[in-house]
Amino acid sequence: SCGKKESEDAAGMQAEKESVKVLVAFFSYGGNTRKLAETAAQYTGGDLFRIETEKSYSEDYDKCLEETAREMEENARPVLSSHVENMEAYDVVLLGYPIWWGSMPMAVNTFLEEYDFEGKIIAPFCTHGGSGLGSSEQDLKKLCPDAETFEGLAVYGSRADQAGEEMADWLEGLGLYGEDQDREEEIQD
Ligand SMILES: Cc1cc2nc3c(=O)[nH]c(=O)nc-3n(C[C@H](O)[C@H](O)[C@H](O)COP(=O)(O)O)c2cc1C
Repeated sequence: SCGKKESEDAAGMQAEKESVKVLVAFFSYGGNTRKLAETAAQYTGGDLFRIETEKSYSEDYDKCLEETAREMEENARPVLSSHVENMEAYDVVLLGYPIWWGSMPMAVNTFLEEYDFEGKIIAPFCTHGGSGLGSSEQDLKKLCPDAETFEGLAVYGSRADQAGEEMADWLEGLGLYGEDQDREEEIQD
């Protein structure tokens, strides 16, 4: 499936306005999703925003698993220490996160509940260790029923810094990969 209808909507939005304002909002624990988010920002010229929590998760992987398993059980909403000042200015939010326990980290839920996404397009992308997007797309739609969502992009965490072509294809589907960009030159795999 290619998400044609959605891409037409995004392209239509682009035609209507002078330029589509893009926010690349991401959460990353180990850095994989951060790399992919930086690629997305580079290709779209969008603003990069890191979703950060007041608490820090343990650097010890097993402890981090324990902490986050508890958050999932409790359906927690970790308090965020970073905030988008001007969310109303953006048309499209490219939302990046690692898959944790089959979906997005609870901090991303906190982020999604903080803003009004009505009339905006949210396009999710994730890095993962085998689950793909898991249930995160459905969970996103439940949390943001007023937003228009676009088919997500899933990249193996270990390939996060070699995923330029996948990212470019996905952005092209959204109508956000600039025609002036020369893919042969830009994409280094
Ligand atoms: C707490 C935790 C839970 C995870 N749960 C899953 C999972 O359910 N499915 C999966 O494919 N990968 C899972 N992973 C692996 C991460 O999704 C993967 O390593 C990702 O690329 C990490 O991104 P980051 O470096 O931006 O944090 C988990 C990792 C952590 C730390």
